[in-house]
Amino acid sequence: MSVVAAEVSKWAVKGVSFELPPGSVTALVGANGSGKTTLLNVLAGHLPAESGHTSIAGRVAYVPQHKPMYKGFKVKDVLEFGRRMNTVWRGDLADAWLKRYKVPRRLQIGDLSGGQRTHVTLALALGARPDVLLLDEPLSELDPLARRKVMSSLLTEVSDNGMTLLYSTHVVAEIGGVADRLLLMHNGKLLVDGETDDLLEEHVLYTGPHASTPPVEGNVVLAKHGEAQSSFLVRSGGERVDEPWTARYVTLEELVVAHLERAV
Ligand SMILES: Nc1ncnc2c1ncn2[C@@H]1O[C@H](COP(=O)(O)OP(=O)(O)OP(=O)(O)O)[C@@H](O)[C@H]1O
Repeated sequence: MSVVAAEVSKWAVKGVSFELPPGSVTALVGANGSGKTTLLNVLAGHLPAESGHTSIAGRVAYVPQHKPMYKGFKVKDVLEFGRRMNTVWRGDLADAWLKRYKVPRRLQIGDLSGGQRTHVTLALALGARPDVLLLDEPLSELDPLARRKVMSSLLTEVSDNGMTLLYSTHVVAEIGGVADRLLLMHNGKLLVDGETDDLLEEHVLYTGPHASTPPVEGNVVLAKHGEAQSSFLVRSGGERVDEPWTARYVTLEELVVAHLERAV
């Protein structure tokens, strides 16, 4: 069963097709210009697809990358706007989020820091009690420590309220322990779509003497050769290897970088 199903072609995005199960947390990753924002805009209904279809079960909230809000509005006006624009509105959830992050309700949006504006948009999105939450680089204006804390609070909200989360990010190192699914885009196409745990189990890095092929069967994601040594990142690997070959699992960051290196 899926809560989001999409097959999207729009501008640089060419036939990207995927499904998200309910309650999943998916990181959407890819280089600048790979099509993440376009895809999210189509899913959110902000852009019409050129071809394909999208289907989302339930209410959707979308926080775009540039967090558009009227600079002259006070924070409390934005919340009032949220109350009036949403048929389901949980002002208490929005208020609690702003209180937790000490965002003053009387200040105008134009007088807030980038991080505080992030919190206003997240409070607005959470107050709308969506079934599916789409976030485009939501934490890019927060410092690394704040990002960690905010992502942890977001995950609590998402799981407490049974939401499905799809968020784009450039910080691959911070996906581990957060996202249970990964969508990796390159040049408007999906390079990788899968559960992070499965992906981590399927990819094994073999290092050994200089060789033209790896010591195991499988799909070679990336091969690197030095003068005396070769290494192969193999998908569906995992078999034991004899010395002098060694095998190890890779991090999500290594996995993403390897797929991107192969694609360019
Ligand atoms: N109006 C448009 N018409 C045609 N192509 C467009 C239009 N707007 C954006 N694009 C192209 O779509 C491509 C994907 O851009 P998009 O913003 O979706 O990428 P992104 O992965 O979100 O990038 P970033 O990580 O930099 O935010 C880019 O090459 C961009 O030039």
